[in-house]
Amino acid sequence: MDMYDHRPGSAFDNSRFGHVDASASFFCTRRLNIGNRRTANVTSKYQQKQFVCANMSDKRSGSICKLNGVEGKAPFLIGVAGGTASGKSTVCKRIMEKLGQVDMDQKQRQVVCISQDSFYRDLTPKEIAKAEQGQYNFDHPDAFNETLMYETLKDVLAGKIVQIPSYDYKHHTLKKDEILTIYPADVVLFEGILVFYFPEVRKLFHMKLFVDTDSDTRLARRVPRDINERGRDLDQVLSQYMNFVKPAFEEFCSPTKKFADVIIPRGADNSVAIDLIVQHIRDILNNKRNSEERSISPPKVTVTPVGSPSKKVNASADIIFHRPH
Ligand SMILES: Nc1ncnc2c1ncn2[C@@H]1O[C@H](COP(=O)(O)OP(=O)(O)O)[C@@H](O)[C@H]1O
Ligand SMILES: Nc1ccn([C@@H]2O[C@H](COP(=O)(O)O)[C@@H](O)[C@H]2O)c(=O)n1
Repeated sequence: MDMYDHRPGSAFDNSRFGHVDASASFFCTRRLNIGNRRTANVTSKYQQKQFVCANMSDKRSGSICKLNGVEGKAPFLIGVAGGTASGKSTVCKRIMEKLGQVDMDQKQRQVVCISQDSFYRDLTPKEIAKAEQGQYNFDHPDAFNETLMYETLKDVLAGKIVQIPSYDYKHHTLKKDEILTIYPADVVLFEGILVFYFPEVRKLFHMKLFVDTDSDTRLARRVPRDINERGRDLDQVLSQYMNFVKPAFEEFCSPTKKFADVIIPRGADNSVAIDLIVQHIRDILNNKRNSEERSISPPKVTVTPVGSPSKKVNASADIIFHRPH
């Protein structure tokens, strides 16, 4: 039985990478450390139109999946939604800090974070020109490549290494020369304004958090952030906010709060909520570890033949199952 009830993996849509120079194709082999406990040789392939290292088996047994014949773990996937500048990234950072994951090599991490912004669609030159004038709606669901998002998360759940571009807010493009490699981890956080909007994506999460910060605070944080970090001027930030960000929040993001398992008022300021979530994650990881250890050394099981219930076939068995009549 699948511990987290995932569906089997499927084909990968790479349409967003259609214009990557074919010379970017290469193969690499690296040693992969899975959850600090197992090490496997993984041959990864990254080429035009492809940024998932797909050279691994997708077959899974319980929460265990096979990586080139070596068993790896399916992660616990947590969705973190909330309005712009609500503190999603900061909450994820706090969770990672409290789980001791920040000052750690990427490959060793048991908890990793992926941003939904890496799944913005590529824009045409005309759309980029609109974006530069604050006239493109980045807060509408159509701005995202839903298929790619879904397939990438499926790969993450299948224990595969995935490679995703980081996002360049200054130029409204994906940084295809700055690819983030996400190694298999025990916990994967996926944060973004619309992570609960797409039903198929939403179903993949084991736990859903919604960071609920009031809109005045969010705007007060977004303005300096966009000016200082995202290369915008005040007029641009305010007109984009009034024309697109605020209406889209009300229409598409805010209604997804109802899907959350946990709502975090005040975001990263809410250390009580964050501590509870961290403790819950620890409990889940401990249970998962215990059940994996049990599955690695299964108890001896003996079937007592029907009609001879008193006859012990194996005297050293720890558990005896009786066949149903
Ligand atoms: N609790 C907080 N107190 C003060 N500033 C915060 C707090 N949480 C986030 N910020 C700041 O607000 C901005 C947006 O936060 P961030 O976590 O990036 O939000 P999101 O990921 O939801 O867009 C950042 O500049 C961040 O440093
Ligand atoms: N080129 C872009 C892409 C996105 N945005 C805005 O980013 C917001 C989502 O990121 P948060 O960290 O704030 O959650 C979203 O509201 C978009 O408007 C942008 O301005 N430019």
